[in-house]
Amino acid sequence: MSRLEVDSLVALVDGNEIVRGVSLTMQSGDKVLLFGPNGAGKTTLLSAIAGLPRVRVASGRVLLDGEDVTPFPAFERARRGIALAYQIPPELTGVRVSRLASLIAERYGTHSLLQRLVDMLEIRHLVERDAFRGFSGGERKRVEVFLTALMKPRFALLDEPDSGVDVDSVKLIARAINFLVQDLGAGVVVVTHTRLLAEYLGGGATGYVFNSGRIECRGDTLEILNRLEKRGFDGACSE
Ligand SMILES: Nc1ncnc2c1ncn2[C@@H]1O[C@H](COP(=O)(O)OP(=O)(O)OP(=O)(O)O)[C@@H](O)[C@H]1O
Repeated sequence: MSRLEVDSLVALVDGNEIVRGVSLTMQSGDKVLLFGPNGAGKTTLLSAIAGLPRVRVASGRVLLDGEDVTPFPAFERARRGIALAYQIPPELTGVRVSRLASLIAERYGTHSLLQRLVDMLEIRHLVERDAFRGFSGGERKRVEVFLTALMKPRFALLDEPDSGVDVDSVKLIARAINFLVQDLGAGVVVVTHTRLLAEYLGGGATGYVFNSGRIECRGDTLEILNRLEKRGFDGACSE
């Protein structure tokens, strides 16, 4: 059983305080859904947890199984099991998806998962293409979730894996996320703006409302979504 603790995290981008004191704790098998308005700082929070260099942690810590990983760069955190799937993955000309997948499978010892994930996400037709080059929005997301799952992370941070994705593909992505949690024992943090993915991810997920750099409340995901849809973000946390 692994544990990820975010302790009073304050994070800056270009000197601007975007994440303003966030604490959350989760374990293997936990599903956390993060809801928040555009510009709230969700991507910045995930980037700070993953250790991306564009975000500077001003105070607070990220602990993985009790070890303070805040001083470690992103690749070191990834090696230890914190994987981030980008909101908009970069195009890699000349690098095929299959090549990236082999490198990841080699490093993380996950060759046995490769074909299963390709089938699960229905991306057979994409693996011999340059990674993300000319991919549609939905194809991008499926391949990004594929590469993230192939790292067999202890904690996967998924930034809007359903954005711009058609309903059938949301189902495939949800299936892969549920596989990550149930079969691989990962904890997942999923940023989303929509109900469909939350429903496919099923019960047992905890919803967080994140606004202006802070967690405002948490609770049963579907109850939070009901309040959000009725009252918007300003009323989502009042009873
Ligand atoms: N270099 C920068 N200088 C100033 N502000 C920045 C900089 N980079 C990002 N921001 C701001 O930080 C805020 C948080 O951005 P972030 O991408 O984390 O939000 P988000 O909650 O993920 O939004 P969305 O739902 O639209 O993806 C935004 O208001 C953004 O404009």
